Amino acid sequence: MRLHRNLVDAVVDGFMQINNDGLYADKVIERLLKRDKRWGSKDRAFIAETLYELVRYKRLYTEIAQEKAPFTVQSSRRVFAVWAVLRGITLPEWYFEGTPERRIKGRFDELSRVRAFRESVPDWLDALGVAELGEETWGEELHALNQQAAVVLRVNTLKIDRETLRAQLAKEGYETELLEGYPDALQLKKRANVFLSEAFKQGLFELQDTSSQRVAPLLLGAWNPSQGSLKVADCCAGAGGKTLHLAALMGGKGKIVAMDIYPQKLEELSRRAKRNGAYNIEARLIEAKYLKRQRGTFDRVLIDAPCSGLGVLRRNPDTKWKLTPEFLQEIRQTQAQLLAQYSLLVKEGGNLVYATCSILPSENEQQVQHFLASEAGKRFTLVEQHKISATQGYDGFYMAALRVNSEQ
Ligand SMILES: C[S@@+](CC[C@H](N)C(=O)[O-])C[C@H]1O[C@@H](n2cnc3c(N)ncnc32)[C@H](O)[C@@H]1O
Repeated sequence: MRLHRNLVDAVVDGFMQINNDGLYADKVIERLLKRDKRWGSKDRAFIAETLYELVRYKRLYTEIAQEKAPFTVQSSRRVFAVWAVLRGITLPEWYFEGTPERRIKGRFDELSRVRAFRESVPDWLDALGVAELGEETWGEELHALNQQAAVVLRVNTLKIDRETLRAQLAKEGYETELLEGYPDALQLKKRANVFLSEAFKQGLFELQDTSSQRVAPLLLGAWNPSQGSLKVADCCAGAGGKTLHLAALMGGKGKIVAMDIYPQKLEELSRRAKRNGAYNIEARLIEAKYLKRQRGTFDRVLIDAPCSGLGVLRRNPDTKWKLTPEFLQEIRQTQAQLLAQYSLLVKEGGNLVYATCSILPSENEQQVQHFLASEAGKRFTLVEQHKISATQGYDGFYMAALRVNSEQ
């Protein structure tokens, strides 16, 4: 592979923005890719993938390079040089002066014996992972979470069926494959920016990982349209990934109240709903008065809770460096509060799903156990729960379905 100076400059620049200014990698990359219109898809892929690798393995690479934040152009180049040497890429002398290749490889062999360096995580997080999951599982999960994520689409069945979409995407140059057990999913055979496709602009699909695609079917359970329409609350709807899936599975019928505490997210949700042709969604900011009025009136309630995001490190590797023990503690408290508060919305005979994109038992099954033992949880029974490990190839996820006991 030959390195092009303007591409390496973009990576170095992005590395400094992410690490010195605390910006999110995806946002930095999105902006960087707009810098030069002449860049083709390979150039863009080089910038994006290299930057993600540098974020994923930040601890390992910076330790080998013996560099620390705040990074200068020179020190960022030295970190980049570590990445390149470990990939066997020849570095041009005029740009990287005197890179110590042998020392880099030697340090890599040494540091790779220690998991926190090899998989690049802060010590506190490594210790927490071991305490929660055990040495072996934590090591395997971390390794899996450092791989590149697959690009999975969810067919918007309100507008098109999977085979027709597959054919349309193929015509546009995007080859996809089916995934067993996921009736609405298509996986790209080769990474590509599918947001540029006509099919996306027409609202024929959304990007949604397979693990996340399991949540809406779990919430709807055995329900089918002949049983009448449903009233559903999506309490942590965000920009609506799961709301849109619910709308499609409900055939655009019934009603979904999509709530969040951030108006910007709900605005994005409404834009996406329009593109998807999903007209049974009411987006509303969380409001105590509304929650009180609607107590016990929903057939289904989804709590897709805010969490550590440790299950989606493939997509957001920055999380490793932004997460703190204090934030984790706070988010666990929030999760418990949301369960206590939003579970009140479920009516007699109704169902609740609690989900997170975390792999930590303290955010998942322990929260559910704690809830079931609480006053608000007394009327519920656990129906089923799924702990999806990242070693299965997709996002690490947790979801539990609870039902209101009918005898009460
Ligand atoms: C995991 S994300 C939701 C992702 C979304 N359901 C999807 O599928 O795209 C969690 C959401 O919870 C929201 N949130 C945080 N605190 C909340 C609260 N107290 N009540 C409701 N939503 C909250 C966040 O703004 C965030 O959008």
